[in-house]
Amino acid sequence: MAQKELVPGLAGVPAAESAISYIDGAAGILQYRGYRIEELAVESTFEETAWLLMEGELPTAAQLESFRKELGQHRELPSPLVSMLHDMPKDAHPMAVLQAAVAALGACEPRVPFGDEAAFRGAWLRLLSAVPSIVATHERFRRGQDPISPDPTLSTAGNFLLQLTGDRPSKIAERILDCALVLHADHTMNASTFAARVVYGTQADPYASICGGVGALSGPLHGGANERVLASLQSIGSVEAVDAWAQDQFANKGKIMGFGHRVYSVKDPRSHALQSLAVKLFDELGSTPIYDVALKLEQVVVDRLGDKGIHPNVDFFSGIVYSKLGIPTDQFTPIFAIARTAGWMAHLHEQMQDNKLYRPGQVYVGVAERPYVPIGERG
Ligand SMILES: CC(=O)SCCNC(=O)CCNC(=O)[C@H](O)C(C)(C)COP(=O)(O)OP(=O)(O)OC[C@H]1O[C@@H](n2cnc3c(N)ncnc32)[C@H](O)[C@@H]1OP(=O)(O)O
Ligand SMILES: O=C([O-])CC(=O)C(=O)O
Repeated sequence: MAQKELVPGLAGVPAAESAISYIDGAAGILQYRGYRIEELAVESTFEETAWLLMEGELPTAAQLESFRKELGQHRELPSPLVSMLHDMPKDAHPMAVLQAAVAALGACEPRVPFGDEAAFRGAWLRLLSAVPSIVATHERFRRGQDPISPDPTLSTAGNFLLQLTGDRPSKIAERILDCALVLHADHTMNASTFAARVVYGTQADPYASICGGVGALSGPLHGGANERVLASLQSIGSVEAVDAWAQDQFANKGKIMGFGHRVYSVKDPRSHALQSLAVKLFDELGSTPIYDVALKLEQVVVDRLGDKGIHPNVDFFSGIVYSKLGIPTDQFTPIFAIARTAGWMAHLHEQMQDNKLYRPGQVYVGVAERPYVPIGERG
């Protein structure tokens, strides 16, 4: 096959037709199935959004009710997986644990033959319900605490907070986390979604494919940026220190976590929404000094790099919201994965409908053909 022009990082190259979400990066618009993200964040719930992403339409009241019930019934983890979570090293990163745990979940579940709609639906329910239980159960074990049984009557967000802390969450905490899950649920052909689709395109099962998504999401250039944003804000420490810290980054061409995006050239609409959630939490619980550091950093970075299209992305304010909810920093990316499981699974389903193995080309830059040199004749 003739070599074509290389597009580094496949930037802007369409990899599939998709009807799930839509971005206008210059206008700062994100839609799921035609609905604006700002409207979904206010009006919808994570369960309703997960249904919308998979089914293409908002559920009726009866559909939503039975979907919520089904999700509630799939939260208990199989005992080999619970043992594995218990035995993980206490200092393991939760994303590494999550990736291993999703593979282990797949090993405990019935096989999901490619193209089997009923089996795929079972995996969809299982993953949406079990991923939050995995994250919470691992957190309990690493703190030396017993896991908390799930409550099938609670929402995904409410039950996650219950399983994490042992306490029924306040209405505001549950609602804020629910909104954050809606905001993170899908985002067109991002790196982790593409990774999951590539794995699924080989007709691997959904659990293996979601493992691929979790691995890709963990990196600092993608979902892993959210915990690094908080680390940066904490290391800056005060509003007065922002300018010098940022100038140092600019001088050394450092990547400032939580800024920049492959598709948006303006502030990410989810960043606006997460910032509003943070402010709502501060109204209830009091503000956080690092929020002022974040505001100042946004101003300094946008003053300097805004003309290049560098603005806050989804990862910039999410950590401030999660830390106000009492969630440990290294659990921020796993929470992203809880939400993105909805989008990944919708994309796998779309991939199933019209599967074509992903197998891109390359531009070969190695040596030309040459004869083998026996070991005794090598210099
Ligand atoms: C959920 C998500 O995945 S959202 C993204 C989360 N990731 C981050 O927040 C990490 C920081 N951001 C980045 O690394 C990048 O902006 C990315 C990876 C998200 C997008 O990158 P790309 O579209 O590939 O742009 P690329 O990295 O080539 O940068 C283009 C230019 O902008 C600069 N730039 C991009 N992002 C940043 C940043 N966060 N801080 C400083 N400069 C930046 C680059 O240095 C480069 O400058 P140059 O042209 O002078 O060399
Ligand atoms: O779309 C991207 O490249 C990254 C992103 O913001 C996401 O996956 O939410």
